[in-house]
Amino acid sequence: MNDNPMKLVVVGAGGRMGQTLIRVIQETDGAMLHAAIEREGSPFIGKDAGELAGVGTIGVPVTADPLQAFVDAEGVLDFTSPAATVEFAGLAAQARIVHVIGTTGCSLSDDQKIEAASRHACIIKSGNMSLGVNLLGVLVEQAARALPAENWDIEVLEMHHKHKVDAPSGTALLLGDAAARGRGIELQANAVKVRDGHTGARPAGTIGFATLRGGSVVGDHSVILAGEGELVTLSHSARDRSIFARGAVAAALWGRGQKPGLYDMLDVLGLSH
Ligand SMILES: NC(=O)C1=CN([C@@H]2O[C@H](COP(=O)(O)OP(=O)(O)OC[C@H]3O[C@@H](n4cnc5c(N)ncnc54)[C@H](OP(=O)(O)O)[C@@H]3O)[C@@H](O)[C@H]2O)C=CC1
Ligand SMILES: O=C(O)C1=N[C@H](C(=O)O)C[C@H](O)C1
Repeated sequence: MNDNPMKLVVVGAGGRMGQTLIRVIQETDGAMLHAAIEREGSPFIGKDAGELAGVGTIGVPVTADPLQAFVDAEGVLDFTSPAATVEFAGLAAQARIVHVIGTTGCSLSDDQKIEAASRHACIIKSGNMSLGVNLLGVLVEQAARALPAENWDIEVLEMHHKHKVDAPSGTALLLGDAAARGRGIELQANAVKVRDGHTGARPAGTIGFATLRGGSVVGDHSVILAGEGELVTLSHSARDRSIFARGAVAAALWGRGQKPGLYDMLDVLGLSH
């Protein structure tokens, strides 16, 4: 048991989630901001991380040197891009520190590299770090198990702000995966992510995805189970990015005592399947 506050590095410190993470770390007993990282050439380099996040001066300047930052740190919170996350996974593994990954849109090859890094350090990766969405995933799995695939079609609908660059969202895929698990099938082989033109009738047993983008929506997700003459809809609406940041900080604190390996938020929250 370590009573000292956990020393955390925020990478992508100037981003929407980076700034939220800095604010949440400042509010969390048992966690402290050790370093804040942005890419080389970023206009945020040299700025105080607290000022950047709107919580006043905290004496931690933003730098572009993750290697140096990781040396004395205990964990890294990473909501950046797939390429950056793969690089940070290698560095965090070398430093043997906890790596919390919220980045979405990773390819199969990115995920294989992240899994390789998890042989040396504890990695917690999830398409959504909030308690509400992870509970929703458990409910979706139960509903998909209970409702027969011959008569019940599953569609995952999501909406996010206009700046989001990946689709379907990491959360939509997490929920699709939960539905597939409930049905005892592989999501990859049964997902329909695009429909356009004369598509033909809906193949039974598939899991469909629909993506909306616009405005400043933080993240809305619905899983619709459509039967003959009735619909069951399970939904989550994120109103504030701090729900993801609080989950990420909780994951880092949980990871402090764990063996190397690849974990998700269900492990952190004790909702594991
Ligand atoms: N799992 C979850 O619960 C959640 C996941 N996300 C995911 O987190 C990711 C980030 O989202 P968001 O904060 O909205 O995006 P932003 O674009 O606002 O932030 C990303 C930040 O990372 C920086 N960055 C990119 N590459 C590097 C690098 N090599 N070194 C240092 N910094 C880097 C970017 O800098 P620059 O602008 O210069 O490229 C930017 O400041 C997305 O994948 C999103 O889907 C978001 C919310 C919740
Ligand atoms: O990019 C975002 O903003 C979000 N990304 C995550 C996702 O892809 O699901 C989580 C959240 O919905 C916000």
